[in-house]
Amino acid sequence: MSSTATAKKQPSSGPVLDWTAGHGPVTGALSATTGAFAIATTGAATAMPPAWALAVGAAGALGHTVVGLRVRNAGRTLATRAASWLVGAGWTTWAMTHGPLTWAALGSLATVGVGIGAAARSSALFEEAREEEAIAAERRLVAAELSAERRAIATEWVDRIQRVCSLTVRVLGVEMWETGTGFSLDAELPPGGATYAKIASESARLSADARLPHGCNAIASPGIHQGRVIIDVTTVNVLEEERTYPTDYGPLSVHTGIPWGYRTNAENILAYLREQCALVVGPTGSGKTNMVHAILAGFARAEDVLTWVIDLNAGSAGLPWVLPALNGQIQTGDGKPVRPGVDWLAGTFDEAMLMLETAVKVAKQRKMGYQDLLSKANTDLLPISSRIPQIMLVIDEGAEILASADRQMRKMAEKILEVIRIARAMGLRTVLTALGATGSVLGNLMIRREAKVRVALTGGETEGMDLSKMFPGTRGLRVDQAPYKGSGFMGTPESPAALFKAWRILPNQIRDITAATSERHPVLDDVSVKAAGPAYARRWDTDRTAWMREQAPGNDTDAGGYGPASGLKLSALNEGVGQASPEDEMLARFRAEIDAEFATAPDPHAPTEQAPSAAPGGLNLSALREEQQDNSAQQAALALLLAAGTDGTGASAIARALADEYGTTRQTVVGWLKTWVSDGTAVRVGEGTKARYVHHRHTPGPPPGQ
Ligand SMILES: Nc1ncnc2c1ncn2[C@@H]1O[C@H](COP(=O)(O)OP(=O)(O)OP(=O)(O)O)[C@@H](O)[C@H]1O
Repeated sequence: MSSTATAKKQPSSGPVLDWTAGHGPVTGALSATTGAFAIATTGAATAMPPAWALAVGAAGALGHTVVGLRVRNAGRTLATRAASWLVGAGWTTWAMTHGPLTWAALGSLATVGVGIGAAARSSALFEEAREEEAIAAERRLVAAELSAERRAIATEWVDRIQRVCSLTVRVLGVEMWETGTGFSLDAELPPGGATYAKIASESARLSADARLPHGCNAIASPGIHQGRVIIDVTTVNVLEEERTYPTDYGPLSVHTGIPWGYRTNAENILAYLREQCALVVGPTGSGKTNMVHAILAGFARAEDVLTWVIDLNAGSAGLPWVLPALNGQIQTGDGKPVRPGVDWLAGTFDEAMLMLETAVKVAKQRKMGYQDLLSKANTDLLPISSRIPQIMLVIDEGAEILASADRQMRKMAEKILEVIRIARAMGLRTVLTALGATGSVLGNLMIRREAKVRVALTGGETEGMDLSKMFPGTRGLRVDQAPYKGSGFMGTPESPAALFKAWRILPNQIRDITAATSERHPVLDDVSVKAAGPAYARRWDTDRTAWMREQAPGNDTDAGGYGPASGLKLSALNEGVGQASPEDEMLARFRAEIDAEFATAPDPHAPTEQAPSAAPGGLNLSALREEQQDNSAQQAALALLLAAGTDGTGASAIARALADEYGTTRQTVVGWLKTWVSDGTAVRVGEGTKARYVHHRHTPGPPPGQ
């Protein structure tokens, strides 16, 4: 109803003549002939003067020609279209005079239609060919200019190599880098046994002769066969500038490589770690910590990697990936709690040993548990995926652990080497960092064989930087080529050692990546979870993460920039227990008391020498290990107290609820309740058998003593 009304209201605008409307040869001809036929029949019926048809045809021809000129149609196309209009108009005029409904009129109209179609088709083909030719001509022009530039470069470098190396090479190709930061020459060496090495050894002189800017160089490497050489020439120094970690935090995979930084040609360099371990050497101040963060960022982005970090230097490498999540400072888009950016962080000797022992157990269990899968896939290499993730163990200053003479450290070193030795096929690999490329690290056969992804961050440091040991067989690498923080050399089995730089990554990016990747992290496969047991399942328990609180910002740490520590939100990780930070704080206080007691007592598990990791004032986890069971029961009791709301609950009810799982007695619960009343966590209501305990959150007003 309303649409009819609207249609009625619209003023009649008559036939719309769209001169730009597109037509193919068939639709064009059809449109022309049916249009002409319609005009002729209506014209004849209404006794329209035939000259009108001619006038319309002339206007049509003119209209199409004007539009055609505007869109730069070929003259031939313009002529075809104008002729179509005029022929159509001629026929219409004739048919209106002689009657359109005669065999002669209809036959000639059909002929006109076919004619217009054929002409349109031929003009369309011509138009297409003309366009293609124009594009090709443009390309030829660009190519000619480019090849003129390439020819000039080739001639210049043939002369230069002759001058500096006394070799007459023939340049077969010049490839300009897409990044615009240099080019590569592919050249044939002269007959007589010249090798690429002769040019490689003159890299510095060639760079000087070419007047390359500082930080740029000409590096020769083997060509397609021994008589050919590739010379990469950088003309823009990308190592000098600071580039931040790319903000595309899209998913990655261990199979397709993890970007660790960029080359002098500004291209990403990828680390392929499915089978390889890695060694990152960087003296203090070279940008090693930053590089570790860039590495952790890549692992966090991967859909098939779980990262376990050992950092005995108070966990500073891993903390920025854990604290913002545990402190509840970041959230996913839909407000869910964020999983830490690393899957396990060990900052103490005991926790690190636990992690390494777990890694060995997981590797062994995977070997047995996945026999079927391996035989079905006809491989001895466990198919890593998001369902069976690779475990990347990042051990900061791990190389120093390997080189240590300390008895405890030697124990740990053995475990690290065991993981490296047994776990390649089962998807556990390590990234070790080192302050220096010491002989004792690189002298280790296992490291030499398994850790072929290597990074030497120089940052201008020359001390302890033996590049020939880090990258044996590679010539022409000099520390002074990479004087910038975060820059150095990187070599992998896929990409020979050469200059590179790590991206600068700032704490806010770490937080962003942690949030962006939270739901992407895989979970440990069942086979591994079973092998890992409680050591893994309880890795975020309050007592095991208490040391992190000690290191939290606000307690004067270098983890820097993460806001005030507001208590770890471990409840997000211990799903089901449902505790919030006040409880955690209380538990920490409780454990601090135990620690104060135990720290003075001889610890049967304690190292003979204090491990460098043991943070002063940190919890004595060895002593606490035996309390683990009690602590879990106590957490559960607290959860029950909280759940009881304003009604509160009693010691007997709590003990009954815990008896099956923990075997907790009423007497123990009474002890806890007393402590909680005295520290303000709970309030006692009523007397005697009516006595109940209410969590302070459910009592009106502030808790006593506050
Ligand atoms: N990739 C990089 N690009 C630019 N600047 C960087 C880069 N990496 C590090 N830096 C600069 O170098 C400084 C030191 O970096 P970082 O803390 O990572 O070094 P480090 O080798 O771990 O030193 P330390 O052992 O003293 O902590 C940073 O504060 C930053 O200013």
